Amino acid sequence: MPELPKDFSNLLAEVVPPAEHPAVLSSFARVKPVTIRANTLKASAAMLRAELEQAGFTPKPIPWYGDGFLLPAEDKRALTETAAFYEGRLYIQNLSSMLAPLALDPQPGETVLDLAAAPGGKAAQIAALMDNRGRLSVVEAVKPRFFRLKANLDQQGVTIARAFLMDGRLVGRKCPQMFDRILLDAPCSSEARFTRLDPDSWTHWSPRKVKEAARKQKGLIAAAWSALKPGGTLVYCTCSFSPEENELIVNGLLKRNEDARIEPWLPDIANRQAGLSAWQGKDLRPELADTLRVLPDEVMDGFYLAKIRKAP
Ligand SMILES: C[S@@+](CC[C@H](N)C(=O)[O-])C[C@H]1O[C@@H](n2cnc3c(N)ncnc32)[C@H](O)[C@@H]1O
Repeated sequence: MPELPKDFSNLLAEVVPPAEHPAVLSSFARVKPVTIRANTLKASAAMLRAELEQAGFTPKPIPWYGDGFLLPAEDKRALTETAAFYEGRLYIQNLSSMLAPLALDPQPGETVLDLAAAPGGKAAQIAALMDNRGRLSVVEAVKPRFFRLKANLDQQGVTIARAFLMDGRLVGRKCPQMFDRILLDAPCSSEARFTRLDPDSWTHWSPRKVKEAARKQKGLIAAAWSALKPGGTLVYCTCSFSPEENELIVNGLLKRNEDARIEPWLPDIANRQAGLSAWQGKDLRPELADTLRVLPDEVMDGFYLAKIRKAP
């Protein structure tokens, strides 16, 4: 099996605690089970479970999230051929990705923004958590992905979304202090998607790409902060391991904005790690330890998440 890129292995050795390192490394060589989310805009979790069992599947509930289920990897294709899939009652989504809308905790009636939204798994989950009540703006900068986002939201029965094809970095100026909650699931170097089963998964990666991603993330998080109402909540997340794309981006936001406060958010999962509060000999803000790193395991992908509140 091909080895992970050397620079990436070195990065993992620096950010993952030694005790977890072997398990994290082995996660990159695994076929992971398929995980799905019941789309409660169309069916309750109990209804979806019964429908899938009737069709011969054995969905296993996820202990920390009532709408999530796990099935064997070999069921993936058959799942995509079910009526539940075609009619939008289930959405195939990694468990790590389901965490971000849960951390955002959007409420029915609120005004919410998803600033980098395609293909729309998290936006659809946000709409479901809002019970299709309130306002959800979704922004995507890449045209084909924008159309896929719109099609996915339609298929999932989302009726509260307005979609904008634009660069999210312009949103702060266009909509100052407009949103109660903002999700920034930032475009990133996607290191969590690496798998040794498919070396193509890292062909576009390099330390230079990490720097480029970080530059864009800095612009996006500044725009998100301007667009957030006082008292509002921002969730920043990536599927990367590099601190340059994670803690350093949030550290910069905290330094530039005295009204930004980290809000600890601890999901009930075993594979979580505190965010880093120092990197390569440089101290970062200590409260970054209250942000969340999800270590990849036999089911979940690696993930980083920070929940940040704007002072009222
Ligand atoms: C990590 S993906 C989002 C995944 C999505 N939240 C989901 O759960 O389905 C990041 C998205 O940001 C988009 N993007 C890249 N640059 C952008 C920009 N300047 N403004 C808005 N979106 C951007 C990418 O095309 C990509 O679709």
